[in-house]
Amino acid sequence: MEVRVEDLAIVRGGLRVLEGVSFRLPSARALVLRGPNGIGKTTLLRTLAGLQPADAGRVVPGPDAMAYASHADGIKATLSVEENLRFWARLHGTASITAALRDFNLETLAERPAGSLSAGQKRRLGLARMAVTGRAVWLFDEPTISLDADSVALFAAAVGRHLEVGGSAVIATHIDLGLAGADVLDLAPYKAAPPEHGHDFHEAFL
Ligand SMILES: Nc1ncnc2c1ncn2[C@@H]1O[C@H](COP(=O)(O)OP(=O)(O)OP(=O)(O)O)[C@@H](O)[C@H]1O
Repeated sequence: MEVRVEDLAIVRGGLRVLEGVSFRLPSARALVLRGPNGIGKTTLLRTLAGLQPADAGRVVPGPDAMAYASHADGIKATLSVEENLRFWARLHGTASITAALRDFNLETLAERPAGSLSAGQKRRLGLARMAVTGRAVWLFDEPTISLDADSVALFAAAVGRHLEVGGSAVIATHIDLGLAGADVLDLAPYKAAPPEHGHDFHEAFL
């Protein structure tokens, strides 16, 4: 399934942050989002995921094809690792959590309450969630934060397998994940022009 983003403009905190963003992401490909802090990587991912409307332009397919792993891991602390994955699997109508447990090295932690996991283990669980969604397009916001080198490799391998079966991924990251053939989109050129009356706020407080 190809993702098409056409002339997208996005808003955060009432201000346009990016405009004129267009790209095509064919199936079996990954796209790495780059750009300085605050350029709008998170905001773009949230818009692709359907968590906030676009200010202009369009995204095809819609959010039902997307699974989003945000900064927050979305973990239920009182449930075990396995129960968390089963919960998400049921929510998305998928049957098995076996591959997700294995791929993210969670098998020995399956019975542990998720709230007792280390930061990196929690992150692995948050990422494993993507593998039980059955969604074609995976969206990741800084997925490697808290991960050690082995876990980064696990993550890259899991994304690689998803691409092999025709999935795709959009990943905001500052590090090189070693994903073969990933495209890179630098968002800096799409920074929205400042509003014409951008000084009003400041003046109001003088
Ligand atoms: N809740 C909010 N209210 C107002 N402005 C916000 C809010 N969240 C983010 N912003 C602003 O929107 C802009 C885009 O933020 P965003 O988080 O999308 O950037 P980013 O590229 O993901 O940054 P980073 O690399 O630091 O994670 C920034 O200028 C940020 O300060």
